[in-house]
Amino acid sequence: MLSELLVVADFLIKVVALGTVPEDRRPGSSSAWLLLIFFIPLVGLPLFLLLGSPSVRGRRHRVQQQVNAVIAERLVDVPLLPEGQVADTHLRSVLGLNRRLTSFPCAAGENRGLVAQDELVAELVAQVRAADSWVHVEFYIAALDATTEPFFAALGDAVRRGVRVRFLFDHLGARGYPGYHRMLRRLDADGVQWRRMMPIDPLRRRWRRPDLRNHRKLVVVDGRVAVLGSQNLIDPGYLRARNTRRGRRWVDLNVVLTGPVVQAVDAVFATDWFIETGESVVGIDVALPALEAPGRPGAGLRDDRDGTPSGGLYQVVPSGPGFPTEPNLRLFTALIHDATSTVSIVSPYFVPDEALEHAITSAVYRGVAVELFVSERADQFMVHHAQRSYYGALLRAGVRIHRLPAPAVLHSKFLVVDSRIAVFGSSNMDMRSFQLNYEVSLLGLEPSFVTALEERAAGYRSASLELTVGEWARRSLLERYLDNAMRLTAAVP
Ligand SMILES: O=P(O)(O)OC[C@H](O)CO
Repeated sequence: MLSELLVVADFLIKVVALGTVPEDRRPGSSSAWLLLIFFIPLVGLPLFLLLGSPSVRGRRHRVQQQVNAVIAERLVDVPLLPEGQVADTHLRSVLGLNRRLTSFPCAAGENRGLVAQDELVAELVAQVRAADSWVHVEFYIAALDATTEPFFAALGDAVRRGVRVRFLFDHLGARGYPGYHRMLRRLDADGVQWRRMMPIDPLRRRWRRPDLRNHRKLVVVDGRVAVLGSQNLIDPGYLRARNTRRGRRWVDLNVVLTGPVVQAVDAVFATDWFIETGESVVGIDVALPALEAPGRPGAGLRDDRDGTPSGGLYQVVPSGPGFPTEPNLRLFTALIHDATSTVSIVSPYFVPDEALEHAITSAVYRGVAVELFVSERADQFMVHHAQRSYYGALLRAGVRIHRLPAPAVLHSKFLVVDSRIAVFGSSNMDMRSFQLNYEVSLLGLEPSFVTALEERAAGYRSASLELTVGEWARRSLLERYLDNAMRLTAAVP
């Protein structure tokens, strides 16, 4: 009797799964979930119930929608471009895309320089020492270690001279690293206001899909200067003995910005602070007026000044589970489709969806020179193999793949198109960054910013080894098997 019941239950689960799992889900993702549920239902079904939804629900969803609505309403009359700026039709359509999906306008700003992994802490210390009123810090991974100690010391000093310091870090992102509790005690002792982002605490009914994470990395001081990029607040070896043994160090890149765009970066922090604390939308009220002015009432998205923009122009593009339209993925895809001469992609984790892969290969077929920079060996086994499974198709199309030799781990994340538009920030080009991670991307049109990124790409190129079709064809059967198998896991979100 029991076995008959199990057979009926198994049949019903599969029939129901077949007609429900694919709803609003990519076919690849649906197939991966259905395979898991059909072949190992005892594992697949609970996993699907736990991890099946890439969106946030409940309070987080409501608050994000409210904040999005506040920003949209407050900025409705702000023109697509700041006063005195113009853009061609293609560029306007991309800026409009970002604006419609995130409500964030294009703002003036100045690139004050790129900062690599070994320079970040000193840069942050200098900015915090200059703070008058407040410092906002937000990192996916934050750790108190010998490298980051001076930054924590500067935060403590700032609090003691009356500066208000707010500090956000991702709960699961940070808690696995040595010294986690020591960091919390230090923040408390120094009077820093801190919160975990996306906390998981079943005993306090804080529970959701555990791999939805806040992956942003940014610091804003007094609304005057913002620093954002790819780097976590941790030693470039990530405090792992195995990394030290192998000499593994992460290669990162961050940008220092001033001007009105800083307010947009702060609005991202303010949203996250509000979502985590329920405290009034501190920075949004502070930030929005600076973005609102100077505006032309009624301009909004109906802005059609034609030409080539001059000077510093930036647009902050938040994305993540609170933005189900995947603004970062659409931005990457749109820019690559519009490319006419060159595309440089730097992404430590590169697992594109079908649309992005087609945009990249179509660009090559249109005659665009496309290059991809990755690590020879990514630090995460599954992503390492999943991303390799795309290399064959990319190489056959004519994409040039440059691999930074191990033990370096290339962790910078940016895209440069036609030497005139860049996207820079925390977002990888993988399904996690498109669907599961809160990210902040910065579209930059300032010539000095774009050129500086191209120079960094040139540095990576000269330090990398280019992968050839012949070399790729000679990889072992085991590697090929692992690459193909791990490609399936990438489809799961
Ligand atoms: O997720 P990311 O891009 O911040 O990188 C994390 C590190 O690679 C540690 O695994």
